[in-house]
Amino acid sequence: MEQLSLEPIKKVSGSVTLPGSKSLSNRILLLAALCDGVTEVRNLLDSDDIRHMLGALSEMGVQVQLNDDKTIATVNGTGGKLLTPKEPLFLGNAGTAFRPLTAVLAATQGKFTLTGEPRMEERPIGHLVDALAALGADVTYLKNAHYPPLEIAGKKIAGGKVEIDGSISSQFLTALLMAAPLFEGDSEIKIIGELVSKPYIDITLGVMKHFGVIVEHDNYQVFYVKGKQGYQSPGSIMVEGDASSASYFVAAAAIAGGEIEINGVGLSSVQGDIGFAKVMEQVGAQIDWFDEKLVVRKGKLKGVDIDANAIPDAAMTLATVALFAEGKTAIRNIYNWRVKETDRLYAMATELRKVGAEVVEGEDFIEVTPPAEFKLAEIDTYNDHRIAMCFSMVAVGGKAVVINDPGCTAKTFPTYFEVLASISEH
Ligand SMILES: O=C(O)C1=C[C@@H](OP(=O)(O)O)[C@@H](O)[C@H](O)C1
Ligand SMILES: C=C(OP(=O)(O)O)C(=O)O
Repeated sequence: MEQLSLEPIKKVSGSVTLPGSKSLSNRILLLAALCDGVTEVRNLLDSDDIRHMLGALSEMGVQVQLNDDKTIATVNGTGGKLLTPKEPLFLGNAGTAFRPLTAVLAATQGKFTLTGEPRMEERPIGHLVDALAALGADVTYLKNAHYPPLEIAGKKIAGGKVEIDGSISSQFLTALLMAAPLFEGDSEIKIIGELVSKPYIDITLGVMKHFGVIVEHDNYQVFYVKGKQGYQSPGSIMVEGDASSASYFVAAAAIAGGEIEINGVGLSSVQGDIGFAKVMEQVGAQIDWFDEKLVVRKGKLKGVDIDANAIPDAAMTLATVALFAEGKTAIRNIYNWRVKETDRLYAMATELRKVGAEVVEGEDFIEVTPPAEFKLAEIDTYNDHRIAMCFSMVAVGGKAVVINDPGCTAKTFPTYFEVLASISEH
């Protein structure tokens, strides 16, 4: 196994330009493939999750040209006509590929098998499949009920009234919303259970709007989508920087200072994870806000007690910021950390304890009190990009740390450790 030894960092300063947002990249690629006409996608993320979406689209006959550094894609829309792939579609551990493709392919003529990495087979999809089945879709579990892999016999879906459970993942609603314009008739989608990760629904509605589809809703409880609407190409579309990836640099500047300029997200961001910067202001970071840029400086950091349901990905970064904040930090209402790349509540608690922190792992929360004394630790990363990136904060805080399997950042941020090195002074 590869290991990365990070030496204590004294100061971080300079400027970083964020890679494109994962959530936006995969939504945009899918709708660009479904619409009529050609779409140029700029600042596309080049990472494993996006490669899986691109690979699947290509297997289904969608023509996509990428520029040399794979950040500009020219997508030839198919008007919704996809080919039956010769091989199963392998989607790695990319929730933003697996869930939306499940719903869209259920409403597309053809036969499709969707598979992924072993962990994907442990990530639930039952709430989405239940809703699709209630609409008459033909989706079969190939191994365990409620989990991938899936076989889909795509067919015409009439639409109508349907309920979907929103309490485990917002990606199920996102998937259904993106598929609904392809149905024969209008849909009325009612949420049951408390909808989690709500800001991701705004990302979905925003991208659908760019592609010509307006969704009405009653306070995120009932969504109304007209059927038989083709998506329309916006011609050209720019992917804003990844707000979850921004969290590591916001945190690094807040912990270590100098000053970091983070380009690609700011006041105008459509991503909920920009809210992490607001949380960091509460923690004590000094932040100047611009439309598409943040400038962050060190502050005196103190623990906070927050409900992080709206920012599940960026909130992981707070768990390692907590190592350098005064007092206890509590991150609440994050049950679904347990069903992501790994059981993130267990994994974060285990690895934080290795560096000496005092941790309470609740069913849906984590409390972190900084170490009385830091211990040199080898951090296991559980094939979870965010654990690898979060624990680089230990070095940012001036303590050496070893990151096991640092290459797992390839899921969303292949160059993360190089970018961190470029702003670090030892
Ligand atoms: O829709 C999206 O782009 C995402 C939604 C969130 O998942 P959940 O809705 O499962 O919390 C988030 O954790 C994931 O990284 C991306
Ligand atoms: C939960 C994540 O990914 P996915 O899109 O696979 O759900 C993540 O990136 O933190």
